[in-house]
Amino acid sequence: MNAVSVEHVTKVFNTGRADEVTALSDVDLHVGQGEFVSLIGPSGCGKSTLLRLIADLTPPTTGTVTVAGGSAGEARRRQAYGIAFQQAGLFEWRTVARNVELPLELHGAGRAQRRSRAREMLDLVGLGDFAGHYPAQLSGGMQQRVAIARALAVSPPLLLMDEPFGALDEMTRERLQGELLGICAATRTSTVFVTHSISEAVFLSDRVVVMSPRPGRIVTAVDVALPARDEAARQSPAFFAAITAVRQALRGAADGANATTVPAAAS
Ligand SMILES: Nc1ncnc2c1ncn2[C@@H]1O[C@H](COP(=O)(O)OP(=O)(O)OP(=O)(O)O)[C@@H](O)[C@H]1O
Repeated sequence: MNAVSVEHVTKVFNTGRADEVTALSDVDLHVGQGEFVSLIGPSGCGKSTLLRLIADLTPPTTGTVTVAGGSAGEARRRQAYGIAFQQAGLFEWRTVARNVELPLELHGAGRAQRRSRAREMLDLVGLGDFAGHYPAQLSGGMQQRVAIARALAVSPPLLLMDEPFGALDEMTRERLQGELLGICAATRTSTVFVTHSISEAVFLSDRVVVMSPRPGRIVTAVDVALPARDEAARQSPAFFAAITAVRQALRGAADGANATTVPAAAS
């Protein structure tokens, strides 16, 4: 059973109005259990929309979205996934720790368990000393790390992440990339990850899915086979080869020539 199956999905906003926008056109995406898939493509090509469809935050116009064998709505109600989006989306009136505890509360975890898990997750993202602070007292990047801690708190089988590291400095970003991979590998979490960074997509992913300019279509998928995901991997020939493949696919998509020159991967 796939973690995510998106089949023949089209998404049109503002149907029938002057400002009608076709954000996605006939998109198919399958994410296997434990697979890490990145979505990459030009601004406005529908990456966030695709993630929001999987999260059941917006319905498809046509086509179907299946998450863990059920509908996207069922998965949302069961909290079968964790989300970390571009905007941290923290509750301003809750402390950092109580923000991280929120999904645990919704899962019915007891107070002591919530506290220790929140502490563990905040240590992981380097914010152990800020548990009692309020979001407004943190920088944008720190708020984003709280959102990541919150997304990971219940060890969800599926993670949906929309540029979660975009606001972070390069060193923090690389450290959290490593942490995220470690968590995903240890827990066999499946991940759909949106990024604008080719190198980030390649370092993190089993597969990088390249989308065309709007209306977003999946142009191709580049399989990334790195021997390991460590610092040495960032210097390896396989890493640079995958970066080149993704870059060429993006260029081809932008030129509108890609659909015929780069075959779409089967998945
Ligand atoms: N709620 C909405 N109502 C109307 N149009 C929308 C809505 N959400 C997204 N769109 C449009 O759908 C298209 C795709 O937007 P989306 O945010 O998914 O792109 P993206 O690839 O994530 O962009 P970026 O890389 O800039 O974040 C854009 O043209 C956008 O204006």
